[in-house]
Amino acid sequence: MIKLRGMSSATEPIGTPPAEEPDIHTTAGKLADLYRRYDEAVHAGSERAVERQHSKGKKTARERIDMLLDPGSFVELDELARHRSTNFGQDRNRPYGDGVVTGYGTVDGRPVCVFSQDVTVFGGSLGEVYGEKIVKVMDLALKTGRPIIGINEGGGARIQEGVVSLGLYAEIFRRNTHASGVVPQISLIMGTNAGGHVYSPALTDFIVMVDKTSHMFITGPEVVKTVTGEEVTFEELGGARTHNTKSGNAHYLASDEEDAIAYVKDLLSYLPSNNLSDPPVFDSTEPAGISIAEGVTETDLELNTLIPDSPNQPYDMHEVITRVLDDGEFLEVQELFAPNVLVGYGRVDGHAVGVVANQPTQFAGCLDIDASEKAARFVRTCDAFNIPVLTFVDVPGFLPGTDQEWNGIIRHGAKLIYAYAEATVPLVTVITRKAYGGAYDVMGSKHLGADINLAWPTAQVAVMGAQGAANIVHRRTLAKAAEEGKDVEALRAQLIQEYEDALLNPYEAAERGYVDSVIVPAHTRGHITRALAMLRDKRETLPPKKHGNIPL
Ligand SMILES: CCCC(=O)SCCNC(=O)CCNC(=O)[C@H](O)C(C)(C)COP(=O)(O)OP(=O)(O)OC[C@H]1O[C@@H](n2cnc3c(N)ncnc32)[C@H](O)[C@@H]1OP(=O)(O)O
Repeated sequence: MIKLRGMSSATEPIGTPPAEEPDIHTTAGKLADLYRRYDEAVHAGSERAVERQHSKGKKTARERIDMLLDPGSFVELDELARHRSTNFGQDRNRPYGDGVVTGYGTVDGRPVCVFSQDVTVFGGSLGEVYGEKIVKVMDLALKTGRPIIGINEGGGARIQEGVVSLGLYAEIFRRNTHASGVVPQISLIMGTNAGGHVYSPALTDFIVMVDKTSHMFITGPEVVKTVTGEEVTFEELGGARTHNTKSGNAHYLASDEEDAIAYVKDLLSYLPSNNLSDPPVFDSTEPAGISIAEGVTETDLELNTLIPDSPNQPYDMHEVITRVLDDGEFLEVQELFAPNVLVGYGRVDGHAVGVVANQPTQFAGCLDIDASEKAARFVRTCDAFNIPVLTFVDVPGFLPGTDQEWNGIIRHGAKLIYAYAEATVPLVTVITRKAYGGAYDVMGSKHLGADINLAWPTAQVAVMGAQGAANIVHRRTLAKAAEEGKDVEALRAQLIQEYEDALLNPYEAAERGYVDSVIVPAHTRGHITRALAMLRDKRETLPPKKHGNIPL
């Protein structure tokens, strides 16, 4: 049986091209000619180039589309498009598709648009027609409200096509920007990407890279050596690990291409198709008709003993997060970057939520520049796509020091304030332990607009910790005691204890309604489930304006 083109996989040619040259003047000949063209388009890269790709543990552009989309759902666009360039004898080599495969299909039954760059054709470099194809599929995604997934591999602007390539890149960047916050944009970085191939992904919501086989840089190691004299490998300069741990450009480090695709599919399951729709809802996990206390499970009860008696002893915030999310499933985003703050997606009672949490095991949970940017960006992504934000707080403050100050912690920390203050999605915050100083304000406080704020009895909502506070407030008393030869350390310990007893608790905040309730830790899941259900129809708008001016 002959398949209809556009209703199959990306790798399968349609029908068999004729063995002999068809008579183009007959209907059968015209059809045979079409099959031949399809076949050429599917095999645009040479066999040698495809083998080279496979030998490096990488898939081809079409194989990647097949891995991503539901079987049989891919519909290709512009597969017979060809470049028009005549520079450097290019008119003698005009492969169909021009080095990029574009189209639409479904992931888990939900429509998406996709493009996949083919490094076996002109090194995946972007020329005029290639750029036009991406622009067209992006416009389609924007018009129809579908996520756009870009699979990237190539050497940037096609050198032979000059300024036309640069122009098309800018057209793509403009569309990335216009689509931002309208449809989810996800970039898979497969193989080496240079020049313009990295700016477009940088404008998208998520970047997924593959360990050892994917790279991103503005200019490769050779140019770096020429300009700066630095000797650096591909991997060190722009490998997946570098971008996941150092630069923070990437959001997931995949072990291989299959893992990268699986992560993207997971990610899509938490996201709506566009800003006017809601994320998919899964089956409810909450038994109806019982109270919070009646619904407590064995794992919930473990939260009652999680917080150590010593305020300086860490605990893993994942223990809290996974006990609250459905089936304990937490899809972490940027797991390897700024690990002092955790961000990621999960579900509560079948509905998607974004989680932001301080991590006491890293820098005692302090906020620094990287953590502030990571969390701010995540809150804004959730807000753009109607995903409620659930915040867990255990933060002793912002990380002090010249490194942080000189690199702009004031400006970067302000991004997180901005993100929470402008968010209009439901915001639920739970303070498990420390909520000190400015960091209390920043981490989803009531004052910035959170809807429901809960605290555990172990919460310490105060300007600072006991040691620092006692030393400042009682400086004179301590100095006098020293002059008088008294036991200063015993006095200090007493003053610290007094401060702790008076202010290091959740009740000062509860008296003022800054926290809505002080709850039993084991009841956290029940409270969050009810709060989010209550907030499901929340509607809030900000004053009309062209756009805000987030401190960048
Ligand atoms: C706003 C846009 C701004 C820009 O994009 S300007 C930046 C322009 N691009 C660049 O500077 C990157 C140039 N390319 C490279 O440095 C390297 O090819 C790259 C990406 C590190 C990959 O290295 P390798 O994996 O060793 O591959 P390779 O060098 O052997 O290249 C494979 C085939 O692809 C071709 N190619 C790579 N980049 C190209 C380009 N930009 N325009 C036209 N052709 C390009 C290259 O000539 C080679 O072709 P062939 O197989 O020898 O026929």
